[in-house]
Amino acid sequence: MALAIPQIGFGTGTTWYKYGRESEIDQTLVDALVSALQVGITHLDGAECYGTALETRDAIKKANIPREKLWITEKYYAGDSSHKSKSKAANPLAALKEILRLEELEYVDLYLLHSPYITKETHGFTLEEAWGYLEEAQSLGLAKNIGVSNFTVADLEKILKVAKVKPQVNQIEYNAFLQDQTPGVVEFSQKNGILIEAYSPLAPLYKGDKSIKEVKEFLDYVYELGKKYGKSDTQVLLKWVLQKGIIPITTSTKTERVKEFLKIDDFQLEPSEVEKITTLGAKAPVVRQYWVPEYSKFD
Ligand SMILES: NC(=O)C1=CN([C@@H]2O[C@H](COP(=O)(O)OP(=O)(O)OC[C@H]3O[C@@H](n4cnc5c(N)ncnc54)[C@H](OP(=O)(O)O)[C@@H]3O)[C@@H](O)[C@H]2O)C=CC1
Ligand SMILES: O=C1Nc2ccccc2C1=O
Repeated sequence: MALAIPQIGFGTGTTWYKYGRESEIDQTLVDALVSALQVGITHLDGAECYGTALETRDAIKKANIPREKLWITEKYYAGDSSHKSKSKAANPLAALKEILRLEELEYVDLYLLHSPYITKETHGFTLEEAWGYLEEAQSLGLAKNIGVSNFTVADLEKILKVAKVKPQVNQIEYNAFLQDQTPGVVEFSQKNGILIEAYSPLAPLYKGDKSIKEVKEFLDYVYELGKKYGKSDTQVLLKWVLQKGIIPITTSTKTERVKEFLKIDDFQLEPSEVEKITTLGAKAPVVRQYWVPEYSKFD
C-alpha cells in the first residue's frame, strides 16, 4: 500500500540540531515550527539525537493541529560507525517510548533506524534484532510505519531476509549532486517498494562551489527553469526530487521559504527538464555532508 506521507517534510535536525542540550528549549525552533504548521506543513522530521523533542511537543500544542492531520517521523539513534555515541535507551522500542513521553504523543507515523551501525558488541543486539524492535513497536501501535535511514543495499538485504514487515522508507542524503548516497541504493530501494526520502535536497544551492564550471552550468539551468515556471530555485529542486518519486525532507528558518516549499503543486517539469537536471547535476562534484564513512560528525 502506498504511504500517505505529506510530500514535504520539515526537519528539526541540521540547523536546529541540539543533542546534549535537550532540556534547554530553543524558542526559535518552536516559533519556526508553529509558523510552518500554520502555513500548512503537516510533516515533521525528528530524531532522538536532534534533542528537539520538547520543541516539537510545544509547537504541536501551540499550533493546535489535530494529531491525525500530522505526520511525525522519529529515529532511533544508533550512532555512527565509530560507536562513540549512541542512544541511552536499552533498545529502539525503549527509545521510542521515551520520545513519545517527551513529545506527549501516543504514536509516531514513521519510526526509523537512523543508521545501520548496530552490532551485538556495541548495542547488545544485532541489526536484524534491532529491526525486530521496530516491528514490535508497530505491532503495539506506537509506530504506524517503520523504516530505515542511511542504509546501503547490503544493509537493506540483511533486513529483507528476516523482516516480517518490510521497511517502508529509506531516508538518505539525496540531491542532484548526490544521486546515489551509496551505490545502487535508490534503484534497489524503489525496486523493493521502499520509498526513498531525500534529506539535504537543497544542498546544491548552498554547498555548490559556483566557481566550478559544472556547478555554475547546473545552477544557471535551475534558475532558467525557475524563470520559465515563475518559481524559485528552491522550488525547482524540490519538484525535481518529487518527480523522481522521492519525498524531500528540508527545513528553513524563514516562513517565506516554507510557504515556497508548499507552492509546488501548480507546475510540472517536462521529462526532458527532469533529465537535464539529472545529467547536469551528475557532472558537478559530489557533495556529501552526513555519515561520511571516514569521519564522524558526532566526535
Ligand atoms: N536521516 C539523516 O541522517 C539526516 C536527516 N536530516 C533531516 O533532513 C532535514 C533537512 O536537512 P537539510 O540538510 O537542512 O535540508 P536542505 O538541503 O533542504 O537544506 C535546508 C537549508 O537550505 C537553505 N536554503 C533553502 N533555499 C536556499 C537557497 N535558495 N539558497 C541558500 N540556502 C537555501 C535553508 O536556509 P534558510 O534557513 O535560510 O531558509 C535551510 O537552512 C533535517 O533537519 C533533518 O530533519 C538531515 C541530515 C541527516
Ligand atoms: O539532521 C541531522 N544532523 C545530523 C548531524 C550528524 C548526524 C546526523 C544528523 C542528522 O540527521
